[in-house]
Amino acid sequence: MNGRILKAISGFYYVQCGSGLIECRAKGIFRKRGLSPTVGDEVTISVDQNEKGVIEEISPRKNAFIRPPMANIDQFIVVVSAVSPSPNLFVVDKLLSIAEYKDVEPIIVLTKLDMAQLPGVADIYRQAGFTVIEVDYQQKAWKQQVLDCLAGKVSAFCGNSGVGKSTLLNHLGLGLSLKTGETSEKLGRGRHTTRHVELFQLPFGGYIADTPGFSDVDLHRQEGILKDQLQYTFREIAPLVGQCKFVGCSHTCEKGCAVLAALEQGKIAPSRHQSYVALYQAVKDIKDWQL
Ligand SMILES: Nc1nc2c(ncn2[C@@H]2O[C@H](COP(=O)(O)OP(=O)(O)OP(=O)(O)O)[C@@H](O)[C@H]2O)c(=O)[nH]1
Ligand SMILES: [Zn+2]
Repeated sequence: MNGRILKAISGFYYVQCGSGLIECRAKGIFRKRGLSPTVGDEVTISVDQNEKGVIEEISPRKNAFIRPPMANIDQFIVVVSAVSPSPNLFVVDKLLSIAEYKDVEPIIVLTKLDMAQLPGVADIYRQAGFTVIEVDYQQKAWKQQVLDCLAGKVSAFCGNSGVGKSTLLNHLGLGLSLKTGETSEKLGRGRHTTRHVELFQLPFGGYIADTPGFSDVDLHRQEGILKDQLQYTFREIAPLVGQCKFVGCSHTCEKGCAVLAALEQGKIAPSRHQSYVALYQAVKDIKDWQL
């Protein structure tokens, strides 16, 4: 039988097959290969007469993350609030860069627009080629847009504590709730301790990951993105690669740089380029052998 792992707890994997959830162990061979089943994995299982399931095979993954441990994520719902906390576009751009690298489609959702304006932010990201949804809880239009994005996909919510992730999910009326990011902070364990991730199936197809993760971890280091790869993880920079005067142009200060020219012409937003430069400085000293 084939199914998807929805949660993993102390060596047991809960695999959804059709409408049933089957408790499974993993075959020993996975450990030998250094591969462990992860929430989000599509797996083949066998079930014995005592209804005990065994994971026999893990299908090739589209992507995988270590913290939080998850595989096959289709989308990040990147929630950005107008105030409290005020938006940090560098954090957003880091998430978008990782998303691009891992073949995850980011959807940007702007919240708390009733409390303050976010001038220009929606335009910055639409111009760069992203879907931006502006939430207004007094109106209805946003809701169908979000539901359409979620349908049939595996989505994970991202964004710092307090941006409004739980509120957004509550307003969707799906009967789902997110774990909050505050608990571990209150306990003083830091926000990035390993925690248990769970996928919830949506009534119209697709899944939502219940994880407060994917916020502000140093994912570039974790994922080992190198300086030459970084340019491809910025959607509006990638098509210009190869058009600069010098081979190996870093797009930070060189003469004849096609990216800097696009920046000057207003085709690339200054904040996006600043994020690229800051990330470039952060990853430029990482070498293959350090990973
Ligand atoms: N006025 C207004 N308040 C909002 C909006 N969205 C969220 N809030 C409020 O902002 C606060 C934080 O929202 P949450 O939904 O708990 O934020 P969260 O991102 O889930 O936070 P963590 O669980 O800590 O990760 C709550 O008091 C919400 O009522 C909005 O669009 N407008
Ligand atoms: Zn360049």
